[in-house]
Amino acid sequence: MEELPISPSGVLMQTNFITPAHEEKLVHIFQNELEWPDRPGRLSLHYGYTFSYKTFGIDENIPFKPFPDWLVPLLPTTEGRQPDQVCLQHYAPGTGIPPHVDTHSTYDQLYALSLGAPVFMQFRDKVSGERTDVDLVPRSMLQMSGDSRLHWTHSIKSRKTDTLSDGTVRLRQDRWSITYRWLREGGECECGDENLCDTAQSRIGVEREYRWKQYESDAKKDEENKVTVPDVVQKDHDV
Ligand SMILES: O=C(O)CCC(=O)C(=O)O
Ligand SMILES: [Fe+2]
Repeated sequence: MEELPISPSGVLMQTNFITPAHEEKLVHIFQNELEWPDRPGRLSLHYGYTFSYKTFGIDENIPFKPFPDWLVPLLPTTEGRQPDQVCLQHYAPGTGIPPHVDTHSTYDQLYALSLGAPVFMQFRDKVSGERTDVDLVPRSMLQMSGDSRLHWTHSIKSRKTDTLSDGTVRLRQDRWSITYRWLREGGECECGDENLCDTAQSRIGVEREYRWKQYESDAKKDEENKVTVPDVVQKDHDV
C-alpha cells in the first residue's frame, strides 16, 4: 500500500491487487451467481456481520454470514485479522453514493476494492470546503486511514460521465466495490470531530446527520415493499 501525495492524508492505494483474469471471473460470479435486490440504484450484499441501514453500525439481529469462497482471497491481510463486515456493492452507470463518513464509533479500519469500470471518489473537507478527486482504478485496493477516514467525507457523484484532468469525458460503466470494515474495540471514537464523529456528537448531545440514513432506510423499505424507487432519491445530497 502506498500513501497518495494528496490532501486528505491517509489515502493508501495498492494497484493491481488482483489480475485482470481474476477480475473477469469475479464479475462473472457477480453477474450470474449472486442474487441481487430487485430495484434500481446502488445495490449491496453483505458478508460477515450485516451493515444496518438503521444505525449505520451492525445489524445485531442477523447472524454472522461466513465469507464465500470467492471472497476469501480478496480479504486484506494487513490488519492481522479478517474484517468483521464486508459489503459488495454494484453501481450501475450513473449511480453513486452520497457524501458520508463511515460510522466512527462502530468501525475502525476501512478498505475498499474496486472492480469493473473506474470512477472518481470525491473527498471533501466540510470545514475548508476543499475537495479532492481520487480515480478508483479497477483492481485497486484503497485504504482510508487518518484524515481521509475520520475528518473528510467521501462520495461518488451520481452522474453518467466523469471528466478527466486532460478534458477527456469518460462514460460510466458497471462498477463493483467491496468495502471491508473492522469493528472498533469499545465502540467509541476519541477523534473529537464534532462535525463528523458520532461519538463526539453524542457526547455533546447532538443528533447525527440522518439524511443518508433516511435515504438508505427508505430504499430498504421500498425494496421490502417492491415499490420502485423514484429517480429523484438516487441523486446525491451534496451538503
Ligand atoms: O464504492 C466504494 O468504493 C466505496 C463505498 C463506500 O464508501 C462505503 O461503502 O461506505
Ligand atoms: Fe464509505
